[in-house]
Amino acid sequence: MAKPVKDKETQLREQQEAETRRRQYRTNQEETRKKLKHARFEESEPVEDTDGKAQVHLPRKRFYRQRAHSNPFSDHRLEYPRSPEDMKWEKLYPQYHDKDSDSMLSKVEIADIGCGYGGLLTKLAPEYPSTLILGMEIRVQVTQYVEDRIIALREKHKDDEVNFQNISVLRGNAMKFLPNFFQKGQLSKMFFCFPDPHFKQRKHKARIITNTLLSEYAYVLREGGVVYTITDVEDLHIWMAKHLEEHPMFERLDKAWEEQDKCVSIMYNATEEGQKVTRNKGSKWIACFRRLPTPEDCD
Ligand SMILES: C[S@@+](CC[C@H](N)C(=O)[O-])C[C@H]1O[C@@H](n2cnc3c(N)ncnc32)[C@H](O)[C@@H]1O
Repeated sequence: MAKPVKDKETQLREQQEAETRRRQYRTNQEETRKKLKHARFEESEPVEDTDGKAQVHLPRKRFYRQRAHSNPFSDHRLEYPRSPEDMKWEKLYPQYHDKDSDSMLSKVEIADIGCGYGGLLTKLAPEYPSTLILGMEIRVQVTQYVEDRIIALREKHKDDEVNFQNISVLRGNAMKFLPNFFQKGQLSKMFFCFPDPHFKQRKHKARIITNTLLSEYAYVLREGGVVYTITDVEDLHIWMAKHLEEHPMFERLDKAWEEQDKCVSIMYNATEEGQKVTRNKGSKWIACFRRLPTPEDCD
């Protein structure tokens, strides 16, 4: 039977109701986030329901809708530290903070640039249980979704061996402030999974792999560190591989290396964008590059 056609007024009312529900959901989540953030520092009891049961739900993606693209050249009023030493990492990884010495027990070593909804972070967490892993994401609501997802996972698995304390996310523009967050040679792996393709020629400068940015990535990566790239857009794959191949600080890793590396298979399957490509039976192109030693006269 054909669906009855809704008049404009009904459509408008339904849209407004949906928006009100989304806003209400986000307000509730914001409240929970505030309480749980506090709980993380105090290590106190989880937020409780009226019946006394812990109330931690995995967030629902449909309530965090945002435009697909964000202009990396806009002023997003982002907060960023003056230098990596000024960064309050204990807020992101409270369990890795030593209160007596007021210092972090570990530093971030793996970065997922443009982490989207955080699928890769959650899959890397158990594979590298004692390594700090950070997702950087430019879109506000997407970052909040990942934050809520991690808070919920930490609560849910707080007594488990894998407790998700080693993953976190921050809102940031990786094209602008990376050296404010990471020291020289701090990272061992950087992931660029399904980055925005910026198809038009005049938009290519907004791509996350450019010659200038690669020099910054080489700065924060240690010698022997790896840049992982994956995309479903062949033209972007060719662009990324070409720029990395032409850069003096990177050398391409061959297919045999890709086949034995566990992160390659994780990134192939774990990210939300990658899963969408699989569902649509699309192709995925991978290119991985090792960070070469810095020539002595450049040190
Ligand atoms: C197509 S999505 C892929 C997300 C995720 N990596 C995945 O595979 O599911 C690209 C993501 O990169 C983010 N992004 C784009 N430019 C960025 C930048 N300069 N800094 C941080 N994140 C950025 C976008 O907001 C978006 O969430």
